[in-house]
Amino acid sequence: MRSLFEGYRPTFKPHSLGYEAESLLLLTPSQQMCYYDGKLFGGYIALLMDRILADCCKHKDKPAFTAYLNTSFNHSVPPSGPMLLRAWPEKVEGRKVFLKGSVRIPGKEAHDWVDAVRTDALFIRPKP
Ligand SMILES: CCCCCCCCCCCCCCCC(=O)SCCNC(=O)CCNC(=O)[C@H](O)C(C)(C)COP(=O)(O)OP(=O)(O)OC[C@H]1O[C@@H](n2cnc3c(N)ncnc32)[C@H](O)[C@@H]1OP(=O)(O)O
Repeated sequence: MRSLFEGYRPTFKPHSLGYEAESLLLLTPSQQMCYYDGKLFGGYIALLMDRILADCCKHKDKPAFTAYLNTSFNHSVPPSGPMLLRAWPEKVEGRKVFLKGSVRIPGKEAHDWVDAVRTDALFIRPKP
């Protein structure tokens, strides 16, 4: 299981609603899971997103459960290139934390990044 998250080292920055998280990832060959050549398996991307969203939620706070994780795959993610995972809170209502996340990949121009995947998620903190 640990190998699925090899290289995943999130950093956290304060955000008005908590913390935002970011992790730049270069997958090892065993993490480069593809069903179609050149396109990283979407289920694995969703796993990585769930992880960074959960970490974003629980940083210096109580952990929370994923209630939904709506993921849009706008562009395929090349398995051997760098990917930037991001997560940040959008709205907090009591125990409910609404978050957004994205996977950015290098664009056509140098230093240009594009959102390949976008996620809307709801995490719910346990009842006190
Ligand atoms: C391949 C190998 C892998 C190995 C392994 C990897 C491990 C390394 C990965 C690490 C990754 C970490 C990720 C951790 C995060 C999980 O993975 S958690 C596990 C997955 N999630 C679950 O199992 C959750 C299942 N659902 C539940 O338990 C319950 O529905 C919940 C989410 C706890 C909510 O229950 P509750 O606390 O009783 O809340 P409830 O009073 O029903 O609702 C509270 C409010 O939320 C709203 N709400 C509840 N659910 C929803 C929903 N789905 N949609 C919209 N609103 C909702 C309600 O309407 C209510 O709103 P208000 O009326 O207050 O406005």
